[in-house]
Amino acid sequence: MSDADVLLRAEGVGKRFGGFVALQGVDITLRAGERLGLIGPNGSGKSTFVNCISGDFAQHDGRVTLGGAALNGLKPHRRARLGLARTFQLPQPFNSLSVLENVRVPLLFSGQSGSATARAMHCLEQVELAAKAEKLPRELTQVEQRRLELARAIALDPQLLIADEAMAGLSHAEIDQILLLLRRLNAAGTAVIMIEHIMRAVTEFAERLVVFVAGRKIADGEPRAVLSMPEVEGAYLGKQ
Ligand SMILES: Nc1ncnc2c1ncn2[C@@H]1O[C@H](COP(=O)(O)OP(=O)(O)OP(=O)(O)O)[C@@H](O)[C@H]1O
Repeated sequence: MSDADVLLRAEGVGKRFGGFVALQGVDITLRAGERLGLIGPNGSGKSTFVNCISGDFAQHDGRVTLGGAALNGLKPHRRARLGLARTFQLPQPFNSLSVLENVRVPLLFSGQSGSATARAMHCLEQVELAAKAEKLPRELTQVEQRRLELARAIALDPQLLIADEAMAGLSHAEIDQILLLLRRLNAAGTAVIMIEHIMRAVTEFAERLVVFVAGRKIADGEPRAVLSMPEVEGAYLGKQ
């Protein structure tokens, strides 16, 4: 991959909690518009990696760039302005604000106050929540709350969206709704890293798979090839 095609470059990313090594020596390069699936057993370091990339963990080993700009040391909102967005495993809306206000907040913080309402409505339309704009988050169903989390993440029109278990706990049909939204975002040019335990969703969506086991990247490549690697079958799928 030439430098001009690279959107995200993570080199030697690692994180310790006290003496415990949660993540070590992870190199991942993503090109603009790519769809990457990140899988691995519980506790293998997927969310830790996301938190290092998003700036939610301020201190970590290694180097991260987005579109050539160094991210190390930048707070999450600065990374968001550079084009990086993430969703959380548990949606984190402002509970006392309406659905619309929830999407306006990131826009106001980024200085886009003039057009914030129109842009927020556009995001709600993208996730098919415009009709619920005046509701409170608690009045939404679980899948609608996931869609609101996505709308908040895409408010700043990111180049990269990291979706951390955006489909956990959803029904088959609801998973399809989220997959459709992610595909539409991707078709409009947003690269997506999907962290997911639901293998059907990952294999349908991702054009490339990365596998973490015990804080290390053990595979990176075309999904079918990766899933048939003995070390992936053994470590991740529990086959010996
Ligand atoms: N803030 C923290 N303090 C201490 N240990 C942590 C912290 N965050 C994560 N860990 C540990 O780091 C390891 C990796 O956790 P992480 O949440 O990144 O895994 P994961 O692959 O995202 O798991 P899951 O699929 O269950 O979400 C785990 O052993 C976890 O207990």
